[in-house]
Amino acid sequence: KPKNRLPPGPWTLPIIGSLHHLVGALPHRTMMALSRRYGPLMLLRLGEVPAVAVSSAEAVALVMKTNDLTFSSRPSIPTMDILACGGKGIVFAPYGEHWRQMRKVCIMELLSSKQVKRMEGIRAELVGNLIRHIADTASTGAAVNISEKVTRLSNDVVTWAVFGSKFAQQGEYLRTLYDTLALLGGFHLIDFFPSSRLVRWLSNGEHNMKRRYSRVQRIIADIIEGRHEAKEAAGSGACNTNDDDMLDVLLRLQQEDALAFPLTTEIIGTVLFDIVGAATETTGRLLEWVMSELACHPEAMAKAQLEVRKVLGEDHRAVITNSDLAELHYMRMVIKEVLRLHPPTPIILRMNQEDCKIMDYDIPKGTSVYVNIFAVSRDPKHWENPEQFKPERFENSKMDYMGTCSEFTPFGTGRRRCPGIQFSSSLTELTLANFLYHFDWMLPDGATPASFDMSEKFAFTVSRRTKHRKFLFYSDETVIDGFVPLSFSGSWITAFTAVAISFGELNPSV
Ligand code: HEM
Repeated sequence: KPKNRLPPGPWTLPIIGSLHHLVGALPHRTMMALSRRYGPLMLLRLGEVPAVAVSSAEAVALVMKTNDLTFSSRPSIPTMDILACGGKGIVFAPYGEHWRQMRKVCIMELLSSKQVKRMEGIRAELVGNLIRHIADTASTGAAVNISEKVTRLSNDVVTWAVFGSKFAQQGEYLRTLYDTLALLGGFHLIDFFPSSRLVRWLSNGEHNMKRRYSRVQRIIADIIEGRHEAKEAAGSGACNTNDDDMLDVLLRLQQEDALAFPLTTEIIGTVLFDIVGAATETTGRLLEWVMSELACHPEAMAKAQLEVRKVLGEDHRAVITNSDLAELHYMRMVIKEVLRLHPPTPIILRMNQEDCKIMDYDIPKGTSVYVNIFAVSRDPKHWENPEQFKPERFENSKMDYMGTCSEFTPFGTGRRRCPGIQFSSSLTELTLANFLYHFDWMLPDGATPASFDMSEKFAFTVSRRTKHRKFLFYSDETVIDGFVPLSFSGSWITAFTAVAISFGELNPSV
């Protein structure tokens, strides 16, 4: 058999391979720097695990579109396999019949347009509570931690969609989920030496993950039991499928026995864990980055505010809803630009189920594929001044984030593209429109955009590293480009009020 022609890669050391290039650094940035030297397909040896990093739009198109089926599985990584729960969920499940069925349930039932629409009133209520809270805090002059607020908002919206309005175990569930995700984003030796009994014996990564994940599953099992009891107590006449949350939908499918396999409580728990995990962190991080970039770019902030205030007018009701947002083109460009510069999940994990040839290189079956969408959306070949925040680059451009353009895939593309795009963008747009409409956001006295620390922290998703940094968000009578500041007399909210905000440590507990 002729020898495989493997992609080039950085120099390796015995046993650890290329690990020394990546440990301790931000992997998406290190891989981007390395790929600029070694090419868009780069071979990495992560301990004993062969991996290929994909870092250009052309390579993304070949891997995730032309050869989508071949690369539509997820790699087997010991700590991640615990969350995959033998492939019972969706996010970490290998490609196959089970994944196909669960994906169909996700798209047709759990994250359908009907479900997103059902959530409209709930989103407006929770965003309204947040706006009221910021206004109240503003009136006392105290600080608002914007990172925590947007994370909590995202948690509340997602858990409401999944489990209904506040449930008793919400705090414990979210704490355990965040602990589990933090562990997933950490470095575990066993993930790089999966065949070594010694490493397995020495490493506590798997043990810790199992402990946390079984706690998550126990909490979900309790919730499900409680739901069964509540339904029995209410009797069958109380059914109203229009109000069904995602758990109700899955329990209905379980009862109908509608799938090709029995929908066990364990499967339901795994799928719901996947959805909450995939939804909360990502949407919260995106909102945090949007506010950070706008704080650094007052001209973009002013332009976005001007648009939302012009479109919605002065006498608009207190909480803006999704149906008011159709004309907010600049705001959407801001969101796109933030997704380009800060994709919440900068690396997408895939695995090829068959041997494959890409760009004349052989990719042997079972290779872990790291699609570095961060590097792709900062590639100077496709983006002018790629490091610059410039929402206007999307003006008159048809480019969206639905996966059609390989140079911009913050939600992935192909068979495994994110099924939560609509869910996420409706919350992001609604929150941002309300933030921009009701308040002026500025840096505190003395601080300049240049001194704002935008450094990153990688842990499953990418967040801002800086903790407990305070920013001012205060009243300003300035007329922005001919726009008369709004007067909210008689309303429960006062626009342009003095508020101190910070971007800081997250506390997902409720
Ligand atoms: C800013 C928000 C979000 C971003 C940037 C994001 C990004 C992603 C990415 C990059 C993937 C992998 C796609 C691939 O392999 O090609 C993914 C998968 C997934 N996302 Fe999202 N996501 C977001 C929000 C959500 C929300 C709100 C939900 C659910 C309510 C969700 C549910 C999922 C699920 C279930 C998968 C796994 C799909 C599969 O493996 O078949 N995501 N997401």
